[in-house]
Amino acid sequence: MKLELTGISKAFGDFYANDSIDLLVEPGKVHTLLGENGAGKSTLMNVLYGLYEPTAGQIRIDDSPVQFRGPGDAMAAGIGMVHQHFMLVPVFTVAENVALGDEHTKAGGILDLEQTRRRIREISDKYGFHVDPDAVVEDLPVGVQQRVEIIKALVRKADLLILDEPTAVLTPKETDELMDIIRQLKADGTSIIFISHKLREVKAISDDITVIRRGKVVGQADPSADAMELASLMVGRAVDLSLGRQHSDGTEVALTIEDLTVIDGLGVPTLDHVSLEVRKGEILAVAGVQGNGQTELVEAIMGLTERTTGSVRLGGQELLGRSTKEIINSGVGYVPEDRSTDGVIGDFSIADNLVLNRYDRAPVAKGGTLQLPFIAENAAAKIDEFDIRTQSAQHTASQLSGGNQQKVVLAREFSRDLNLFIASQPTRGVDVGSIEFLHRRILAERDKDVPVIVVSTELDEVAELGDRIAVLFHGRLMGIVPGNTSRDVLGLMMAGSTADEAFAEAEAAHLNTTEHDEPQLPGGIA
Ligand SMILES: Nc1ncnc2c1ncn2[C@@H]1O[C@H](COP(=O)(O)OP(=O)(O)OP(=O)(O)O)[C@@H](O)[C@H]1O
Repeated sequence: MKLELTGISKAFGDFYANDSIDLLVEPGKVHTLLGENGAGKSTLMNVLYGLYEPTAGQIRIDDSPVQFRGPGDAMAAGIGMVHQHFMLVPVFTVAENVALGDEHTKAGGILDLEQTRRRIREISDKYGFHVDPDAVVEDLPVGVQQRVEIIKALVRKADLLILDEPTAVLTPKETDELMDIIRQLKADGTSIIFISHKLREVKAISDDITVIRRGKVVGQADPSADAMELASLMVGRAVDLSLGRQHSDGTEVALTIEDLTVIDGLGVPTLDHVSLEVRKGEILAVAGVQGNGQTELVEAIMGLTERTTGSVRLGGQELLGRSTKEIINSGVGYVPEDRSTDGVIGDFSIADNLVLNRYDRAPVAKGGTLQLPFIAENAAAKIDEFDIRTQSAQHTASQLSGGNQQKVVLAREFSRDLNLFIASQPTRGVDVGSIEFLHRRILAERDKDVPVIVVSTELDEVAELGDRIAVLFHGRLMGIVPGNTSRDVLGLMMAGSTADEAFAEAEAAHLNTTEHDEPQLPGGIA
């Protein structure tokens, strides 16, 4: 499919999220949209997918003008979209999900699941998807759920696929597999619009790159351009990609975790007798492939897990058994993994979201009354400091772009004195300019002597921030190693070797055991 957008504008009130955008996607090419948080990428894709009516402009497919009144029209024209948050019904099977809403699979008004199963098998075999049509979606790993979304589009004969930050939730292995899938789709003539903040992937997979800033196209970039160049094109200024920081040994022990164990509903330990310490003024980075106990570790500390045993002592006080609210009130800042469900309340204003962690205390409330002037002043200051892209503090959090929601969470959590700061995937979906800023903020917290735990699936982030690095595998702690430990050693530990074994294996294979001192690019953008 040849897709041409000319002069596309989309206004919300008097704010233009897209301002006269031109875009040409050639058949069988991967066209990447690059732009900072809030630049207008998702808005443009929602226009293309018929979810928003454009304020102005034209869409042409194979040189003919088209108008979409809804996603049904876009799909009928051959456009498929894989959203950041999957649109699947978790308790349905793959075949049921794929058949839903697809007119072709109806026979006499009844869903023809047999035909759908056959189509899924054909597509799955063709692209090596390894998707079982009868598997229940909620039992599938994220990467496989994403393939179900791609199958859904292909069954509907999409020949242009929109992939909006498809790798944000994938493991490195799943990301590699997705890259292979994209290459195969492309070889088959499918056009792809790809959105990602990870410049490494963008460089590897793109044929063309269009850069958008504040709703406008600011230029085309060459995929062979170096990451620094792409980063500065995107944010409109030079990005200083290295923190140039010193590692810290911390001071006294602040957090002591002993034998922490979480048992899931099936009686299986998802966190298995983990013991560790975090000192004041150090960042403990927790590395591991997603699903190896990192979420449980953090949620157990925050009082969010059931069937939890062991001990979590902060400054000598036991946290286990206390409510999450009590834990937050004891000075723990928390950035949850899933910002849209656990980090912000979508229907609340940005201003209210910025005080959620202290809504019942001075200065936010006095004598049971919310102090509206304070809430407004606080919002103005945080929006400025964290460069949260919005037209008004009274807009709801759900009106913000994904990366800007994440900035709201961090701004809120940094707005009081902390005894412990815990962040899960703090820069997921965040653009490089903001990663630079957020990493500096986390480091500044450490330098105020706060103990910090950062959980990240991005090895670049772990290496960038960690004074020490803990690696979890199948819920067990494989060891804690110094912050300059090489990715080779970390990779071995993430696959189940203990620290000693990993160092020995790396040495025997003549691999590096420590990183060189060259600056690392944050957030996997090397
Ligand atoms: N429904 C809406 N009402 C008002 N403003 C909106 C609405 N949807 C998006 N916006 C604004 O439009 C701008 C563009 O948002 P969009 O989600 O397109 O950005 P993005 O480039 O996809 O960002 P990210 O990389 O963070 O996902 C943002 O400033 C956002 O706040």
